[in-house]
Amino acid sequence: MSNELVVEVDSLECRYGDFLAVRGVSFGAVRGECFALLGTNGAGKTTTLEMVQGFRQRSGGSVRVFGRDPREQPDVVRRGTGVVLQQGGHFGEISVRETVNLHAGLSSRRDDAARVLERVDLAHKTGTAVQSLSGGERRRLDLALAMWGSPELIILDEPTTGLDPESRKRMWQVIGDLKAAGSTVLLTTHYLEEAEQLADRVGIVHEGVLAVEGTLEEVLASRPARVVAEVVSAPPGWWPQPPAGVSITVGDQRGKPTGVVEAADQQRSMLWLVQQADEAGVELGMIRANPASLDEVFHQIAGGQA
Ligand SMILES: Nc1ncnc2c1ncn2[C@@H]1O[C@H](COP(=O)(O)OP(=O)(O)OP(=O)(O)O)[C@@H](O)[C@H]1O
Repeated sequence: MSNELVVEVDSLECRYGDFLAVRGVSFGAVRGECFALLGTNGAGKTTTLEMVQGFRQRSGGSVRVFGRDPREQPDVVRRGTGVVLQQGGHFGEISVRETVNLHAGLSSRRDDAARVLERVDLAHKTGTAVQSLSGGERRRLDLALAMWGSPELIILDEPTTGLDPESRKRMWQVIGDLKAAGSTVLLTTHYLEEAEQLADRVGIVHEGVLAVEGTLEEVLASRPARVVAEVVSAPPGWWPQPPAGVSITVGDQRGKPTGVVEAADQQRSMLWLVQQADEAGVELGMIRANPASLDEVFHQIAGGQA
């Protein structure tokens, strides 16, 4: 992966009438990297992707794709970009092969129809009318068109929605191969495991604001890690008073008094708890350390607790 920024988004805003749907979103994606935008319905992901493609007028901020403004040089940006929209539009009556040929005729990139259809596992459907494809097969056709000619940038708006788990995994493989071959991938998804599989960097958008952005490790480290400790023997009601930045919740798990200690720093939480127990002569049983999961980070942000 090089450090060359293929997509640069800075303080991006989009207003629909009085409603500010995207509020100062900034992120970047370098060559060969996958950046995943996550967020609840209506968070502003599609609007952001539309502004990146130059389809939608922005109300503020800047976008650069291949160093160009997609509103000022749409041809340059479109030549190097393949797109899977949330709802792909196809002519239903024509066949898969004709659809690919039509797309090939409109694209400045060159590729081989058989190779591309084989890659998305549609080689056996070339003569089938698009309207007779299943939802998942249509999604794969969308990907075939987006990957045509191995574009520098591939924008995928919920590419695997409606796919069965097996097809989704195959789609991930194709996207992973495109990345490995040097394409930059910009993705939105509601499947957190998809982001975990594919994304080098993730951003979680909530109500138009990019609440957190970074590598998966950075995003997970942005939330408190959790240390769960069971008490084997202790004076009744023993639990120490936590210092600033550390919280403790006392409960009961499998009939044993249990404390859940949360702090940004997992090591600090554990060290503090063990020291407190040691000084008080308390015997601790099982101690587990759980870093925050993407699921927890997402729900904290989506639930407005972040
Ligand atoms: N053309 C439009 N006119 C007015 N409001 C719009 C328009 N398009 C989107 N919005 C609003 O802007 C907000 C962001 O929409 P957007 O489609 O970008 O969200 P999203 O994060 O992609 O959601 P989803 O996950 O449901 O696809 C929503 O509140 C939506 O209702």
